[in-house]
Amino acid sequence: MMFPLFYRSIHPMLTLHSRVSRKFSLQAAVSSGPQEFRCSSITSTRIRNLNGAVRALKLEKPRSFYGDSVIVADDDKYGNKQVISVTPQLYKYILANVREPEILRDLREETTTMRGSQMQVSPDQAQLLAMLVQLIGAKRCIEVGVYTGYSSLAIALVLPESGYLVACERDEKSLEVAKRYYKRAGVSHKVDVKHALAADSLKSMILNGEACSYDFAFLDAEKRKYHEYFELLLQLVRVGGMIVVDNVLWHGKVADPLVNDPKTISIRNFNKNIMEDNRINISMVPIGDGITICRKL
Ligand SMILES: C[S@@+](CC[C@H](N)C(=O)[O-])C[C@H]1O[C@@H](n2cnc3c(N)ncnc32)[C@H](O)[C@@H]1O
Repeated sequence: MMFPLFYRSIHPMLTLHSRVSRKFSLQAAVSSGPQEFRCSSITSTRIRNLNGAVRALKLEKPRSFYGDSVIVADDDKYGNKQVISVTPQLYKYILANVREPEILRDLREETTTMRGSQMQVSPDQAQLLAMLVQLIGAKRCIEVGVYTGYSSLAIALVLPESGYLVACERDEKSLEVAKRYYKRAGVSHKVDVKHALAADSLKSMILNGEACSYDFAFLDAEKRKYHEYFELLLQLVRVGGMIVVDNVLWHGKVADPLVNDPKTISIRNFNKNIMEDNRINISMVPIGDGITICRKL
C-alpha cells in the first residue's frame, strides 16, 4: 500500500493502521529504529510514544476535496452564488444514495461488459426519469434510443399495468438484451419495441393518428438528429406532456468555444433553439451528462 506523500515525509518508517478521516484523526504506529512508537490518535501535529513522551511532528492536513465541490459564479450579475460541482468523491456519495432496483443494477452490470456501455444513463438519472414519469402520472411514453434498455426499463417499472412505452432502437443486438430484461422484470406487455430507424417509427406513429396522445418522451439517440426527433416528439406529446432530452451538456463541450466538432455544434444549436422555443417550458438539469426537461405548452 502506498501512503500519501505527506505521511511518508513524517518519517521514512511511518505506517498507518487505519484510514485517515477528514477530521484528521488517525491510528498510527511509528517504528523508529530500535524504538517502537505507537500513538493512539493523532489529532494535531504531535505524536505520543508508549512512554508518554510527546514527539512533535510537522503533519500536514489530509487534503480535503470539499473545496472542489463548489463553484462560485464568476459573473458579477450572479454575485457570489455557489453551485455544486460534482467531484468523483461527491458523485460516489450521490450514487450511494440512489435507490436502484436490483434488476436495473443487474442490467447495468451486464451492460458494463458491452461495447458502448458508457451510453446508458446513470442510476441517478434513471431514478429522476422514473420520478418524472410518476409525477405527471404518465401512461403513454416513448423512448428514442434504447440501447440495452436501462432507461426504458426504469420507466416501464413505474408505469401502471395499463401503461405503454414505445421503445425505438435500430440495433438488434442491444435490443436482445433489453427484451430479456423486460421479460425478467415482467414488463414486456408494457413495452412496444420498434426495431427501426427512430424517425421512421415516429413518423408512422403520427400517420397512424397518434399525435398528441403521449404523456412523456425520453430522447437519447443520434445527437445530430436531435432537432428532427424533437419536432416529431413534440407532435406526439400532448399539451402538458414532457420531453426529456439527454446529453445536453455533452461532457461540458457545449460551453467550450474551442470545441466545434459536428456533434457539439449540433447540441449547442439544439440547446439554443429550445431556449427560444415558446411552444415549451424548459429546465436544464446538470445530472449525468445533462438533461433538459421540456413541458409542452
Ligand atoms: C445513448 S444510447 C441510449 C442509451 C439508453 N437510453 C440507456 O440509458 O441505456 C443511444 C442509442 O440510440 C440508438 N440509435 C442511434 N441512432 C438511432 C436511430 N436513428 N434510430 C434508432 N436508434 C438509434 C443507438 O443504437 C444507441 O443504442
